[in-house]
Amino acid sequence: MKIVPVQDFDLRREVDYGTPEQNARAKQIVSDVKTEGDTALLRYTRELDRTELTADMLRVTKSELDAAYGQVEESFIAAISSAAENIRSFHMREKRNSWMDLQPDGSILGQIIRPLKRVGVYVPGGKAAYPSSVLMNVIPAQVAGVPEIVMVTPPATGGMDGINPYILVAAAEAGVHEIYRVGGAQAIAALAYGTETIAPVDKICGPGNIYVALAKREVYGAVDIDSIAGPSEIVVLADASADPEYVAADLLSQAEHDEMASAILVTPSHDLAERVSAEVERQLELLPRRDIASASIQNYGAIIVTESLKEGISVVNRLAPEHLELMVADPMAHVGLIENAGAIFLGAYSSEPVGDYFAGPNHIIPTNGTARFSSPVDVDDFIKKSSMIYYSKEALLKNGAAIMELARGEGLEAHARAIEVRLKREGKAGEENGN
Ligand SMILES: NC(=O)c1ccc[n+]([C@@H]2O[C@H](COP(=O)([O-])OP(=O)(O)OC[C@H]3O[C@@H](n4cnc5c(N)ncnc54)[C@H](O)[C@@H]3O)[C@@H](O)[C@H]2O)c1
Ligand SMILES: N[C@H](CO)Cc1c[nH]c[nH+]1
Ligand SMILES: [Zn+2]
Repeated sequence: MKIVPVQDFDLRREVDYGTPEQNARAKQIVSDVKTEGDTALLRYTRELDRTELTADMLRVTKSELDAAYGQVEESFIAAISSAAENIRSFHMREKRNSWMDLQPDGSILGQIIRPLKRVGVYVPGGKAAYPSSVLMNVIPAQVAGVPEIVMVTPPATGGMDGINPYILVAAAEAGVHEIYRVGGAQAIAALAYGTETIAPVDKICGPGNIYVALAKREVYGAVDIDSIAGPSEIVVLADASADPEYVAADLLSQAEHDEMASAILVTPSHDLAERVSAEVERQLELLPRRDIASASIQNYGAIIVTESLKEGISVVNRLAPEHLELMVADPMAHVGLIENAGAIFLGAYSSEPVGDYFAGPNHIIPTNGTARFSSPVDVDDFIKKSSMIYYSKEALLKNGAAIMELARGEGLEAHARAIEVRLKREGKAGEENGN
């Protein structure tokens, strides 16, 4: 793994959303599905997922869901239900309630919170299948009270007729019944614009590869999206107290996701840098997915050596990583200095996969520097808010003049008159206007 002094590392601030070719490809797929519906959806599924489907095969049937249980171990079902319990209890803490505030003049101001009606969740399934992403998408939506949750996942990853049984069991355990075997940019377009088979949704959530991320960006506006949660990232900020074997293992845990995943160590310790570099090479050899992991380490991996831990923290804040591990002697003393990171893992035992699968916080987290301005998926992603204003007569009489003043200041006479007509009726317009 390459070791670079901090001054030689490119810490640009711009967010890099794929190559021009990848952008053009995602745009084309989205546009074709928007205009051609199922025809384009099936064509791209054939071409990209090497799966020949007809429209009536797109939706996963109840008997396929039931049969998936026969293909997974009891221990997997037990593990997924424990994880679901932790994820649910974490997300219950995020739930908001509508509120109303009664003012002394009899007015009532408030906010009405409602769940979105129909949301689409993307579960990745290209290079690996992600049953854990089923839970991370679906549980917050359920906690928010979303009545229609529709799931899409590509058919490429082996198992039952091309749908991975672990994903199906996770979906069944989570209580999702509307599932389509489509993935990539074509699935995102189908959810956004609808096809003959798939009804459009209000919002699309979920992680995916660069094509999924770019397609979500493309359809944003027609529907809402959670964030750009693209290829995984990890930054480990470590001092000389860190264990190189742990650091290397955690870097590789994210590198194995994707050739475009990134794994970076930031450290002021030259000795740790050398030892982690050697350890990464050693552990890489033992990984079943070493082709993917070594491409990721080669292209997007680095060990950045800083002058001090303080400088390391400023590098982390520039990178704004999806996941940050603080492997320093006193992590709690440093956590308050981290301004930009999607999820922060503190200390030697908070290995990143603890968060990927089990602890409870969401693993769908902004990537590519976007943690600077966006957040992990949570219950707020699945609600909308309406402001509520009940103004009493007393309040309007008291504040009418000020409202008219502001309206006339903007040159909007009709706005002012909408107030004035009421004040006049109450015999207050002249007084309030000072006429
Ligand atoms: N940030 C997060 O929160 C988070 C969480 C989990 C996973 N991830 C990331 O999700 C990604 C999963 O990727 P994946 O590929 O395994 O599954 P995926 O489901 O995201 O993508 C597979 C689909 O990509 C499309 N595709 C593949 N090559 C293409 C090409 N050349 N042109 C157009 N479309 C193409 C195909 O339609 C295929 O179905 C990884 O990058 C992983 O790091 C991120
Ligand atoms: N690390 C991924 C988020 O970037 C989430 C995940 C799912 N399964 C394993 N890992
Ligand atoms: Zn992971």
